[in-house]
Amino acid sequence: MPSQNTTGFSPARGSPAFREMEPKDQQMPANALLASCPQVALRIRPLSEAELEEGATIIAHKLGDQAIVLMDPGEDPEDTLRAHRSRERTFIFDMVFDQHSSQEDVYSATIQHLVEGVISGYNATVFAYGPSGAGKTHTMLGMDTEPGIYLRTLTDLFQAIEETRDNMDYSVSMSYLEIYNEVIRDLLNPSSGFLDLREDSRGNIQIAGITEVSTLNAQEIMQLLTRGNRQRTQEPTATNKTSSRSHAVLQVTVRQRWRGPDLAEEVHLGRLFMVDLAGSERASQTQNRGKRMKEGAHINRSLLALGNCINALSEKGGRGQYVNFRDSKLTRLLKDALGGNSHTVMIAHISPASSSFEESRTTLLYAYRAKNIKTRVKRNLLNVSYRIAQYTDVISELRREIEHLKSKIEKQEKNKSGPGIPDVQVTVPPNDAEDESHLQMNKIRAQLIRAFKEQMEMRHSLVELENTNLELHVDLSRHLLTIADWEREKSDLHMQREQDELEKEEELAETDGEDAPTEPQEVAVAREEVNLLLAEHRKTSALKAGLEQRLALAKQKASQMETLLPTQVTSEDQREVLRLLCRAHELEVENTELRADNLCRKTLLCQKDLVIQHCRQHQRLCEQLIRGQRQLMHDSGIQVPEALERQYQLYFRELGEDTLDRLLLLHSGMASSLQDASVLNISSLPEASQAQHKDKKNLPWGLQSELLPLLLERDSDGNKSLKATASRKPGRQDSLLPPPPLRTRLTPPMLELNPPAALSVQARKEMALGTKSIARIAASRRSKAQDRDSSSSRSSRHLEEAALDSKDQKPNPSPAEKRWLPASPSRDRSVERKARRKRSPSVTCGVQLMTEKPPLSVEHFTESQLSLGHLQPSKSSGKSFFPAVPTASKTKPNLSFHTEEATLHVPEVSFTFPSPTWQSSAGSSRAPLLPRDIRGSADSGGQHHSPLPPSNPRGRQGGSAKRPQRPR
Ligand SMILES: Nc1ncnc2c1ncn2[C@@H]1O[C@H](COP(=O)(O)OP(=O)(O)OP(=O)(O)O)[C@@H](O)[C@H]1O
Repeated sequence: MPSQNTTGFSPARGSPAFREMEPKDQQMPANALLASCPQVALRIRPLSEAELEEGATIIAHKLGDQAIVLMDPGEDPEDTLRAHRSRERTFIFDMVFDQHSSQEDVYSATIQHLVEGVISGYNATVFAYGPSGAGKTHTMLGMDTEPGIYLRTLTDLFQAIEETRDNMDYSVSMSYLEIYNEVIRDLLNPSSGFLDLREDSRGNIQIAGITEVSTLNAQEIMQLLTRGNRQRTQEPTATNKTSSRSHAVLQVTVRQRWRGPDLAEEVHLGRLFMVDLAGSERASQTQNRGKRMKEGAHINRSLLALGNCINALSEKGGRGQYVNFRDSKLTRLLKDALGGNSHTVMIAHISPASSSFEESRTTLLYAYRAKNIKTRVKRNLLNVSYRIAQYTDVISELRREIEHLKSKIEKQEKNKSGPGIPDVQVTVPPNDAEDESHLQMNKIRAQLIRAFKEQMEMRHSLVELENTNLELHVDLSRHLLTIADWEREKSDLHMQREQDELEKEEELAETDGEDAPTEPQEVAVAREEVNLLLAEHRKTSALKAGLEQRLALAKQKASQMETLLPTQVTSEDQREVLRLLCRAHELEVENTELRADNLCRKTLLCQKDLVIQHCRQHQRLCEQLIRGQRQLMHDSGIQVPEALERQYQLYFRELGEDTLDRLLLLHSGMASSLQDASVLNISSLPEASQAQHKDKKNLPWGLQSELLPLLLERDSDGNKSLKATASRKPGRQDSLLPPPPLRTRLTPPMLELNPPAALSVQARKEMALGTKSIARIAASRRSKAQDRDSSSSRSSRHLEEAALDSKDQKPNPSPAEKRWLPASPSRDRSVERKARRKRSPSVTCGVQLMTEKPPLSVEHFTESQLSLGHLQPSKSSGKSFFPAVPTASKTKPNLSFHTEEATLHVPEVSFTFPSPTWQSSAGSSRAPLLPRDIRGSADSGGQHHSPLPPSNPRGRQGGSAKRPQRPR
């Protein structure tokens, strides 16, 4: 045990002072990694007056220091039938506090021990979680008479600093912000507007432009906090008179500089996050409307994202599982606290009232889950023995110079003392000229270093801005997809109504007056966010343009210096030094480029999935249009030209053969393997991203930026609408009836297109069995052939196999997968649209293709109050649908970040997609054709596979059959 020092303060574990006292064999490396689990505490507040008035009883009881029993208020002890279905449950946490626990009890048991860690360079995070009105703000901020965790922590922090001041230099700064409706506001300087959250090239999250106050006085900080808290968005709701409608984050940064007796110096940077989360809420309980409801949706959405991260991280310790921190600002900000380098304490809060049973249960499950997270905590050591390192460099440089001079002198001596020539005393030339050149050299070197440093800073900032822009694009794409989805749904509804009118003409008057479908809340939110994101994008682009100009100037200056240098430097040694300096700079630039590439690749992969989704959306629209037009032609008795009919056949044959689906499957498989590859630093990037990035004016979803105003134009209902996707009001005949048999000049049976029938479960199973054995045979043949083939052709075949395997091994579509099949009915669309918003773009493909459960929506979350069962990701989600998709062989790694132009060039990649070798369609009476082998088994089931959408957009059973025949 370390002995107590004279100040009485036991130095923080791991601090230099502590290590000095520690026996040598027990000393830890300065920045050793420590595995850590978050501590999860639970606090039960007293019953409130309102709860007492409504006659609520206490159902949450503390058992000992760590257990809590939550009783089911709906349980009837005399109902023996329901006895085994009781929802009563006991939970164990690290600490449990009830109504008798004081603020001091909570603080000393949960946070106090973190203070010394923060001082010595560790990160720590405390967050208060729980439903609205459960007591989070009370715990964090407290009252004047009973201060909460904020003040207690800061007081202890400053006291500890005061006690070790003799050996250390400290600087403490703090910032206080809120995340309200997914925008960040500086609570210490609210007039600064919305702030940007950025990730620097080292992956650190930063908030651009946040006010950082430096102080060493807890009272001063408390005053600032109280002032900041007045700026925090608080509104009365049905559950809490002073409900916080935002997440508040107090960040305290402690920089500790340790001055040793020699020249050694260590700088530690500890960060403490204290987060008062907004309360989760059920829309039904809060009875919120309008603005409050929108706030609630935002709060729930970010808490859902937090819950998803907790789930992903707690699955097998988060190893190997993709954790999507990007779904909300809150999770991005807490990235380190949750899954990285931080000691974390979560204090869950519940009300003991019987009326809050559901909320309490969900909160307990949520908190319980968080216990499984594993973090790896590391001390942030900024600078170890910086001065010593500096001097060591100088000394070794001098040594080298001495050696060099010695050998020179020896050489000269040898030359001069040749045979027959008497020894000559070597005289050292006068030093004046050397000194002057040395001074000159130092000056040049300093100038060059300054210029390089300046350039590097600008390059780093450019990378950050570029990354921010890409992230904005991804967000924008997601919101635009949500809007486009809704527009499509709206257009389907219009179409459906018109059909209904046809069917029941006598009821026309009734349906005529029907209102336009009301726009869902998330679409309105998406529209708002699109505007915000566009404004942000403009700001960032302007900043970037300015920075690029400055970088160009700096480069110009540096190149002028480069031309001047050879004339000023005379000695070979000096040249060598300068050459090394330039080389070091080059390497640094390369390093930045690689980091930028990596960041860019990750973001583009996310974006690419959205582009694919957009393509799918557009494809469906095209299908609907083609069907409608064919119906119209048929109804009007228009003869279809042969060439057009052939094209039509080809179009549906391609759909039948799933060519597009297969490409998209392959594409998403490539994306996920690329994502893995990025960890291994394999250079490759799909071509879609290249296409997007080539033209910077292009919006990420593949539309020209000029289209945006069009997209957001207001329609006749006064709503902003996506004209590009669904502006055309469908005509009467432009319905989604099955394509009628057309009168053409070709033989009628060949062209008759029947409505596509869905495969039965049995047929799908048979297909899967059949294709599995085909896949096995093919696999054994392939492995033989691969042995013979050269390595290059081997890799190209792999790619084709991946596509075939993925197709062949495709199981019966799960509910999530079904949405990817072109036949997805429109009734699924709203769920799809909502779900997409909650998923990370990059996970979307994986989740949709690989999981069995459809993802959650905000509404779902609101209703079920974060029920654990819903939040838990499917076990299969981590498994790749493409077991062996090769990437490197077929891709042209051409990742280049041309810093000369200070622009990010997206890599060029070329894929060779496998050409499907299905049987020709000739002679078939069905439009969508199956592969020969598959067709056999499908036919045996009496069903026909078709990827075409069902004839009825609402997916009504037998809708098309019921429809009256139109006059022809
Ligand atoms: N442990 C406690 N002891 C006494 N009063 C408490 C306690 N916890 C909460 N309260 C009281 O309950 C009310 C609601 O608490 P608080 O505002 O802290 O809830 P919250 O979880 O922050 O709610 P929201 O998420 O809506 O902001 C307050 O009046 C607070 O003083």
